[in-house]
Amino acid sequence: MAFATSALVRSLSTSASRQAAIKHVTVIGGGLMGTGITQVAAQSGHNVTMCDVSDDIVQKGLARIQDSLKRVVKKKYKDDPTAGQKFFDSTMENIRIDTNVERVAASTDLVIEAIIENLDIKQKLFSSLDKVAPQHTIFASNTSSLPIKDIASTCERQDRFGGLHFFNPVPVMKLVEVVRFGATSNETFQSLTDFGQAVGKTTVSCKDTPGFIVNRLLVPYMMEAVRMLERGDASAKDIDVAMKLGAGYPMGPFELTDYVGIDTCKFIMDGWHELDPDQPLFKPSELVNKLVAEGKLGMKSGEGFYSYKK
Ligand SMILES: CCCCCCCCCCCCCC(=O)CC(=O)SCCNC(=O)CCNC(=O)[C@H](O)C(C)(C)COP(=O)(O)OP(=O)(O)OC[C@H]1O[C@@H](n2cnc3c(N)ncnc32)[C@H](O)[C@@H]1OP(=O)(O)O
Ligand SMILES: NC(=O)C1=CN([C@@H]2O[C@H](COP(=O)(O)OP(=O)(O)OC[C@H]3O[C@@H](n4cnc5c(N)ncnc54)[C@H](O)[C@@H]3O)[C@@H](O)[C@H]2O)C=CC1
Repeated sequence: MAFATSALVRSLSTSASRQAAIKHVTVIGGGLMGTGITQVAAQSGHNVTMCDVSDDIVQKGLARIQDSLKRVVKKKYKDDPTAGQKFFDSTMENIRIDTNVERVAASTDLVIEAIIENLDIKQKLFSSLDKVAPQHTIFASNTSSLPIKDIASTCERQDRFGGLHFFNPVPVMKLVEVVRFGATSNETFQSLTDFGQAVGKTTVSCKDTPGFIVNRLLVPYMMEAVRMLERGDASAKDIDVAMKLGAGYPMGPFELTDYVGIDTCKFIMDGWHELDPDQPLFKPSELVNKLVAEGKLGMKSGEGFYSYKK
């Protein structure tokens, strides 16, 4: 009994110390994903600082969070607007914005990186943060397609590095993939899993394998869709309608590409082509390249495969 009690106390205090460990979260990137991750972390009581490269971007990100949070409140508190307002205010009070990532990371428990899908830029960012962040701070990347091992390669803290892959729109999508590579410690993996669950998501674990679970299956499907369009087999609209009504997907592949961001999709496609240059499915798509060159990045720019201009 004495053993059982002390084991229980030890297990409670271990889990309490793990929870206590992640109080302050730094989210780097105030775009589509960074804003969503900031929101769900703040909603679940974490203090969050969202960083990006300019004041204008973080301000716009904050406005996006407010819009999304209003939708959450409307749904969750439809019968109790007073409690809804309280939830809204307390969530927003948990959020800070900044443009100096090094200063913010110098006193944080968890860094979640959600910047553009470019290995060099992610490596440079983590390399500089590794020098200023406290010993205990865990680093995580929200990359869609890059190996966590490669992103972590410029850091000393290999054991405190992992992947936390959220899905878009973060406040709605219920999954987080927790990714560990060879050096990720059990404690780090557990802390990341606990954090994913603390923000209200179902977690799945995955090794550091290309595309993790979801994108390993989703990316080839999306690429096959653009090949169909390029061959002239069917229109974007008809492919989208077919996949929604015939396969029960909430969005067709072109709607989803516009929603994700065509620039992000191009980064993913180019990266996979580099990894496997002989695979015809991953060859660069002239259509995708043309849209990106024209600044047609999907919903976020007002036009992509479809137009969103009012
Ligand atoms: C073809 C070219 C190929 C090029 C190469 C391809 C490369 C591969 C790219 C792969 C990209 C991978 C990216 C990644 O790493 C992983 C991802 O995130 S993949 C994306 C996953 N997401 C989806 O699949 C989304 C699918 N869509 C949906 O689930 C719905 O359409 C959506 C929820 C977005 C909207 O639903 P809809 O019914 O259409 O609209 P409503 O506006 O009514 O919303 C429904 C419901 O949800 C609430 N809500 C929606 N958005 C938000 C938000 N941002 N914040 C808060 N709440 C939101 C809304 O209020 C509604 O609530 P109700 O209670 O139902 O009213
Ligand atoms: N868009 C999507 O559906 C999903 C994207 N992801 C991944 O999340 C990451 C971010 O994607 P999005 O939010 O869609 O991109 P986004 O383009 O909306 O936002 C990226 C933000 O990063 C900022 N940024 C770039 N370099 C920076 C730096 N050095 N320091 C600070 N901020 C910097 C940009 O200013 C921009 O605001 C990518 O790795 C992407 O692959 C993961 C899941 C889904």
